[in-house]
Amino acid sequence: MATGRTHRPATRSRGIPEATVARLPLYLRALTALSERSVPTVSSEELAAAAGVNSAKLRKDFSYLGSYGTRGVGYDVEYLVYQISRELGLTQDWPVVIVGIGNLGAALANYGGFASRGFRVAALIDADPAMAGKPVAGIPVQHTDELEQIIGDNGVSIGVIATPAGAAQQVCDRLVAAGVTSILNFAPTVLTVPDGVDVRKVDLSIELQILAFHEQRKAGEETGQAGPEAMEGPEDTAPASPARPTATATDRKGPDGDVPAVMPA
Ligand SMILES: NC(=O)c1ccc[n+]([C@@H]2O[C@H](COP(=O)([O-])OP(=O)(O)OC[C@H]3O[C@@H](n4cnc5c(N)ncnc54)[C@H](O)[C@@H]3O)[C@@H](O)[C@H]2O)c1
Repeated sequence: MATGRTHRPATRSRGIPEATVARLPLYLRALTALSERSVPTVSSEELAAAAGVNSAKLRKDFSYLGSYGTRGVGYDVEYLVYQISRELGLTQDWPVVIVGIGNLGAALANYGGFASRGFRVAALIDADPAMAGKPVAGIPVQHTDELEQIIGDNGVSIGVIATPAGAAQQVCDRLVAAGVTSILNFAPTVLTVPDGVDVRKVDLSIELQILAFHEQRKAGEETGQAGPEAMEGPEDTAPASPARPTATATDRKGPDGDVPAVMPA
């Protein structure tokens, strides 16, 4: 399971269930697309379809925001964008550091979607002295010796780890000691963090493995052959059969499911 760890209560954040929090970025993405097309209002059904969420669940989610829409008119797109952005803390600038500027770190640094969502890449950090000073995405890479200084100077609370797995815990420990309280971990390892530090883990290979599982099942259905779970005992089936593949990429799965994969599309 591609879960990271969070030491925060996993059910509610300021009265909003974590499963709702995890769906807010989906609504925001759909609403932003509507806003870009200057669509003024949207019905719960339309928005739910665009976000890939059940419309009753959407209405319930929005009720936590105090947003009920207007009967016959729907929801005001701009206002909902503002409300959700505010709820997610996106109305303020979040400086992030990326540690490990190899293939993945460089790709993340070059990804324009962070900045457009309020996440400014404040620094790129790597342990390789040969990389120090080299620009990636227009930002000079800094050596890990400077990590604590960089975190302090930039008031960074969010760190992205894209180092090899073997280095990730040590990088995590340094980030946390320097004041980082949220970590997005791409390294294929489980990180241990103290209370008050949130870790989200992204593992695309686990997503692929889950898709492979479903492909295998589909192939079995087409040929009329039993899937692996039917061939083996119920206790020793291979992957834990996930009803929703994307829900496994998060450590914040709430009781009512529909939690998105961590990576923004
Ligand atoms: N989550 C995913 O879906 C996904 C996808 C691809 C790769 N990965 C993982 O991301 C990580 C990076 O992959 P990559 O292909 O970019 O590897 P890479 O070898 O190209 O880059 C790793 C970088 O980390 C740096 N590094 C090593 N130790 C460090 C330390 N202690 N502090 C700071 N920097 C350090 C290296 O100098 C190098 O530049 C790996 O753990 C890989 O398994 C995850």
